[in-house]
Amino acid sequence: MKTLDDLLGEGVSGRRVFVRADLNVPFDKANPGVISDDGRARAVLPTLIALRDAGARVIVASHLGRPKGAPDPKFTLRPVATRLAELLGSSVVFADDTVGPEAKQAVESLQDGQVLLLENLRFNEGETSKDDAVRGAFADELAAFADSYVDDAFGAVHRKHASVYDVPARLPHYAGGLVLKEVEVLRKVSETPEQPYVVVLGGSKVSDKLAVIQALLPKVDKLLVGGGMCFTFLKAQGHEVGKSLLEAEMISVCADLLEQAQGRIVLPVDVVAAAEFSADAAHDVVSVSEIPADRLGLDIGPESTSLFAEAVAGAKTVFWNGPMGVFELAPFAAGTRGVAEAITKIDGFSVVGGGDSAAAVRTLGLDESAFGHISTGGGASLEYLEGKTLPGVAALEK
Ligand SMILES: Nc1ncnc2c1ncn2[C@@H]1O[C@H](COP(=O)(O)OP(=O)(O)O)[C@@H](O)[C@H]1O
Ligand SMILES: O=C(OP(=O)(O)O)[C@H](O)COP(=O)(O)O
Repeated sequence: MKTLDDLLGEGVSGRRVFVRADLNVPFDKANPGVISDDGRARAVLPTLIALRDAGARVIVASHLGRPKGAPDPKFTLRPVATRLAELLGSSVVFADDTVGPEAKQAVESLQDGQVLLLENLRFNEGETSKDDAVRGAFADELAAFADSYVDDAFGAVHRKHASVYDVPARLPHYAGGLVLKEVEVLRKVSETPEQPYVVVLGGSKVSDKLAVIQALLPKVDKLLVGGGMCFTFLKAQGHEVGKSLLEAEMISVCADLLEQAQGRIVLPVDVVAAAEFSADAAHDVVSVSEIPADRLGLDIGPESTSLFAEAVAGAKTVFWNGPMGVFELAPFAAGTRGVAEAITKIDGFSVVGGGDSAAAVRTLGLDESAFGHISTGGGASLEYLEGKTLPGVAALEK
């Protein structure tokens, strides 16, 4: 696999370099447009700075959230361009479209050592399409912008998307430093995880992660499930979950997984049940067998937090992805804080993965250095640990 250093060695002054970054940063739930954690933007800075300082014309592209293949102002990358400029200490040109006239004009006008950020890749249906031809046509347009391609979007390497999989097939391609570092750490963890090996899962991307559980189960001693993930499992156990996050079509999959796991999947025994998704909502701790029909579970409860903390205490390897609750709202942050603190205390190696999980570590004021590795990718690192070939990595290896 060729790397950014190889590209820099070849000389990039005056050359147009397309950098796929993962700038899918979290925004403040109470203040739209305000970035709550810029960790992912910081993580790609070394690559952008190296290219800028070597005189490249740097074209940065990313997705943000999950818009539906058409422009949606809720998911514009414009605030990220502003933040990126502050972090770089130099201007960032922002194009209001991705491959349209604005972007073309901006690429044309780009000067040596200048950085351009394109609008959200997912405003185009070609980015995420399952149809190779549709993705390919979009990739042709993106590839036409540049002479070479650098992937430093570790958080998206598990996506077979145009900018991750198809553009590198059309241009000389190189792995950025972030991708290299992440893959190196995860390779060690996946090849020789010291036992006991405990995986903690939460967050809201339920169906993505149910598939991963199946693959990880044979490799782990315990799999703790909290966050929005847990309610489909609780329902499969026969509990009513009120208005909590639920993937009804996955209930039977969860029932099968619980049976296969033979006690190795650990679920919450209590949750914080709220009247609505809001920091001011009435909320109580209830047993999982007593979740009221008009409430939704927004955090694991204190008994579950102790149970999870005990389960990680003896582990030699812990991988954690997905907050235990809606940590962004103060009344629902205790479960995430408690479990995260327990992970920092293990006598072993811990990895935290995921945009929101890494953000939780920082926004809850936890000691980042107490974790073995904080990964910018949740789904990406889970799929790597599962042993899957990641499309973005495969594309770089070709
Ligand atoms: N019980 C819950 N109900 C709804 N959303 C939840 C719940 N628990 C956690 N979340 C949300 O999950 C989001 C993170 O999910 P996810 O994207 O899967 O994690 P990561 O980005 O770390 O991979 C957070 O914004 C958090 O508020
Ligand atoms: O946030 C991300 O993944 P993560 O929540 O698993 O860390 C990446 O930016 C990928 O986003 P996606 O899961 O919408 O493809």
